[in-house]
Amino acid sequence: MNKNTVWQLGLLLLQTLTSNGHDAYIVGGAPRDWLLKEASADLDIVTSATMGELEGIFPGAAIIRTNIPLLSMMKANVRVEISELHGRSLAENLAARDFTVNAIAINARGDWIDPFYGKIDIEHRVLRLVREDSIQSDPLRMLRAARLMADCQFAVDPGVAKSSKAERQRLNSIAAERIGEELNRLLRSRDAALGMQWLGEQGILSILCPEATRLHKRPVFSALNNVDTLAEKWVVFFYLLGEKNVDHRLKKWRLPKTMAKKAERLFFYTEKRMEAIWDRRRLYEAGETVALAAEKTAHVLSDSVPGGEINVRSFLAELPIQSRHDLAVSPLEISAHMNCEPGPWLGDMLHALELAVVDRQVANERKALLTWAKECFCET
Ligand SMILES: Nc1ccn([C@@H]2O[C@H](COP(=O)(O)OP(=O)(O)OP(=O)(O)O)[C@@H](O)[C@H]2O)c(=O)n1
Repeated sequence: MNKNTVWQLGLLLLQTLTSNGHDAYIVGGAPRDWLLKEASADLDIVTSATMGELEGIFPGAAIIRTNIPLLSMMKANVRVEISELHGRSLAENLAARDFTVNAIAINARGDWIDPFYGKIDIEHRVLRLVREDSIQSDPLRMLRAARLMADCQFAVDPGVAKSSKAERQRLNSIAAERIGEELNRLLRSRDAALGMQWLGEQGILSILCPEATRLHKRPVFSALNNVDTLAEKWVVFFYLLGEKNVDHRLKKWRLPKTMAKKAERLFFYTEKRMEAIWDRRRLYEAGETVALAAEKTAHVLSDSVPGGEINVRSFLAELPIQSRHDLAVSPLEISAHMNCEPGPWLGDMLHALELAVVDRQVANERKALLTWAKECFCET
């Protein structure tokens, strides 16, 4: 989103609120991003208005009642979230935030309110805590620090590192879902390797993934920046940390199901690829997309695995079939030939047929397949 659009929209919303008699300020990431000359995807506003009053001013917007109620709406493709000051002053609100660069506000006249000198810290690209106990009051902020480093090239002030290191055990006490979401954001960021390396150096990763304590040396995360998709990044992350129980971790951190499934599958094939080159059956079961991704992640993770995209493609092209649809018989033909109603057995039979064709035990020809299926059916 164009940064001027976000800005104009923000000021317009502040004017709407002030013309209704309420104090209102843009806070959070948008002022920081403006100073960094970056576009913001969302806009956070705090106001003296109550949720009831906001509903009257912005009819149709949704009120989200989490621990802090929020009015949420999309305006010009920008996610706008408005929360109440709850009788607190703006200064109190800003003092409760994480880093000085995130504790800057703008009022309806466009004046900057910057009690913690966040603008100077933005100029110097340094992350500094608003208060000494900022991390203690919300340990997730140590992961946010890593993400801001990775996304905006901030260096961290020694206070952030000291406090993160000292408070790292507290990560065990926060909702696993929040950790998953923040790690996901970090992996998506511009320089995920930098942020992850910092977390490793503070001893934070071994709290998140206890398997990492068994590693002989600290992992080097540069491989994270050499893969593309989020699932690939998760695979590299888990592999470097020696985490085997990927499925359990992804579930625990409540990562989006589709992405988690992709990462789990890719992890399986990457591990297999690290152990040995593809065989026909494994390649077929992985399918083109996963096989190519696993080839890439395995190569990125180990110099001893040559990047063999071309080999994978030609090996795939040599397979007698690429999917179940390529079998020269249909499921109905098989069940008619067996004289048996379709049922779960048919799925198993099709799978057995696919593998037999891939392993070249039987030719992909209608008659041969039906004969093979019948023999197999009679045996079981
Ligand atoms: N654990 C947290 C989470 C958020 N915040 C405050 O809430 C703001 C909004 O948080 P979020 O929506 O997560 O946005 P940012 O992390 O700032 O980043 P972006 O705007 O790029 O999403 C932050 O800027 C910060 O002031 C905080 O102090 N502590």
